[in-house]
Amino acid sequence: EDYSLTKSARWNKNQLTYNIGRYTSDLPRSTVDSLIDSAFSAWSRVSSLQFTRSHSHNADIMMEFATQAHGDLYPFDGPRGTLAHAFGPGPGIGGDTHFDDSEQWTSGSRGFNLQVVAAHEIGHALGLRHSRNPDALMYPNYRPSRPANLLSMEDVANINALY
Ligand SMILES: CNC(=O)[C@@H](NC(=O)[C@H](CC(C)C)CN(O)C=O)C(C)(C)C
Ligand SMILES: [Zn+2]
Repeated sequence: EDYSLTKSARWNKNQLTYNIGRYTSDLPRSTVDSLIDSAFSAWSRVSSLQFTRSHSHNADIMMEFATQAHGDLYPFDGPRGTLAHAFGPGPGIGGDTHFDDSEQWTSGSRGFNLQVVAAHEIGHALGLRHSRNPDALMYPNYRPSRPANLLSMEDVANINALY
């Protein structure tokens, strides 16, 4: 889902910071860090956007793993079902991204691949909505067999139409 809470469909800057709060126990922290860094790189590679990791609590995009009710209006639903959600650009919770830790997060093809899901959520955190094209990263259904290059031409066009 993309709970864009703010009118502004985009950030008013191209340099964004992100931080990672609570981790999952499914993967080593260093693996989570590198998968999320790779997800950000997929977007910075094809746009003018730049992302830097910050360890402060007021990073633009705060990412964390959570289960069930976790402090926002959108409690998670246990295994499968919704895998994650992100808030559209804006202050405070704007841009924040939550992963359902009832899922089995992986760096491979079993369970749900964290890099693929993170890249989709980052799309929302940047202001993108869903695509009806099944080949697009912003398609609403998880697709395990995504190629190495996560973004489709449509995703690239959409992010460059926005920034
Ligand atoms: C396996 N389960 C699914 O495919 C579910 N889809 C998701 O959890 C979306 C994230 C995927 C695309 C990474 C939710 N979303 O849009 C977040 O921004 C359902 C289609 C069941 C809702
Ligand atoms: Zn989505």
